[in-house]
Formats: sequence, C-alpha cells, structure tokens
Amino acid sequence: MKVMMYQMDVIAGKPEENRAKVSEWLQYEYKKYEPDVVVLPEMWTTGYALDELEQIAETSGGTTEAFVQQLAKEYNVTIVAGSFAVKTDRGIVNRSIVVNEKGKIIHTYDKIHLVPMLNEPDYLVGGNEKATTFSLNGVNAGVLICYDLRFPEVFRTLALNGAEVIFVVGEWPAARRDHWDTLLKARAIENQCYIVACDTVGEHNNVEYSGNSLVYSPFGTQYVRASPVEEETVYSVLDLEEVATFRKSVPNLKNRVPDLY
Ligand SMILES: O=C(O)CCC(=O)C(=O)O
Repeated sequence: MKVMMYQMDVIAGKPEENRAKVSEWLQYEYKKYEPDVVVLPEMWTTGYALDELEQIAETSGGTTEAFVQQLAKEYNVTIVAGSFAVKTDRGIVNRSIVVNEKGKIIHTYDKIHLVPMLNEPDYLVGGNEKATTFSLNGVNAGVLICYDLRFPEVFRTLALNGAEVIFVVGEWPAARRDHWDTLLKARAIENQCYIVACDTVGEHNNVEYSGNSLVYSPFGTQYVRASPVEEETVYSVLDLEEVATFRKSVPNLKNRVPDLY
C-alpha cells in the first residue's frame, strides 16, 4: 500500500484557501508517487480557529465533503481526509471521512476524546459512536484523531477488530512532540499494526505544531519521518505481510487474559 501524506501548514480560519492548497499540492505531488492512499491532517480546513467555527464550519454534505469526493474521483485515489469541523444536531464535531476512488464515503469517525489543552470541549461535542474499522481496498483499517493517541484502549479495540493499519491525523502541539513520537511507536508495537500519522506544522494563537508526520511498522520500525517545521510530502510503502508475520511470531494479541485485568 503506497501512502502519501500532506504535512500541511494550515491557514487558520480559511477553509477556501486550505482547499486550494490541498488541490495544488495534489496536482503537483500525485504524479510523482501515484499513491493508493492520500492522507490529510486534523482540522485541515480551519485549523484551531475554534471561535470562528459557528460561522465557518459546514454541515454534513457541505463544500469540503464534495471537494474531497471530487479529488478522489479525479485522481482515482482513496483519501483519508484528515478531519474537519462539521455542524450536527448535537453541536460541532471534529470529523474524519474516508472517500474511495469512486468518490464514495466509506468511513466516518467523530473524534471521541476532545482535547482540553486546546479548549475543544468549549466549542465542540465529542463523537458518540464507537470507533470502527473499514476495508480500504481489502486492508482492514481504522482512523483516530490526535488526542485519541493518549487512549490505548481505542487503538486496542481497533486492533482486536482486525485493523492492520491505523491512520492517526493530528494537529499536535510542538510542546509535547516527544509524546507524539513515543505514543505512536508504542501503539504500533503493542497492536502489531502499521501506524500512519499525519500532522501539521506552523503556528496559531501561540501554539506551534509539531510536524514529524511518520510511519511505524508493526515491529516498531520507523519507515519515514517528516521535518518538525516544514510543510512536506511524506511518502511510504507499507508491506501488509509484516502484520501477519509479526502477529504470528509474537502473539501478544492472542495471549491477552482480559478476565484478569
Ligand atoms: O494530547 C496532546 O498533547 C495534544 C492533542 C491535540 O493537540 C489534539 O487532540 O488536537
């Protein structure tokens, strides 16, 4: 599976400009790598301009959704469309969608754990549906969002449901960059799956973002790591055989004794 991520410097509060950035990026980079999957970061349309969301967040089926569907069809590629703010009956959610090459939405996930350090609970409502896996061209996959990384239970649940690849989309503050790396590596090793993590760079409201988009194999090998500060295209080829091989040689998922803890 060939994955290409956009480690993006999101322009806070400017969805149209950010969509244009993604469009230009894909136009320029797609032909270099011809990936199977394109990944965008968390809140890539608005960044953390949370106090503007009432005005700029879309409803389901809005401009950003249609934009991603159009791109997926045009490039014949699956897009893990990071996440963006969506207005629902319950309030605004931080939503990730995955769109296949036919432009069909094949997976939706609303961020369950809202991050208090960035004031998300003051502006957003947490997802109220279980995190699930989906088939990405026959590969069992899941998507989680940023602060979810601190909750190993949700990763474990996806792994027990067969996830071979978990995409983590983030807008992770540079102040805790080391946690991003360490937790991503741990989640890959303990769940014996690929972790494909797409982050942002840049700064907004005195918060600098940490970059370091990366891929860890089930064995904990780092395949690629982007710069901590630059916008970058991050490309990697996943060998899905690695998942089965490692799960067979070190069967910790099978050796759990959940009745005792
Ligand atoms: O957990 C952290 O340190 C950062 C999480 C975060 O920035 C987010 O969920 O957007």
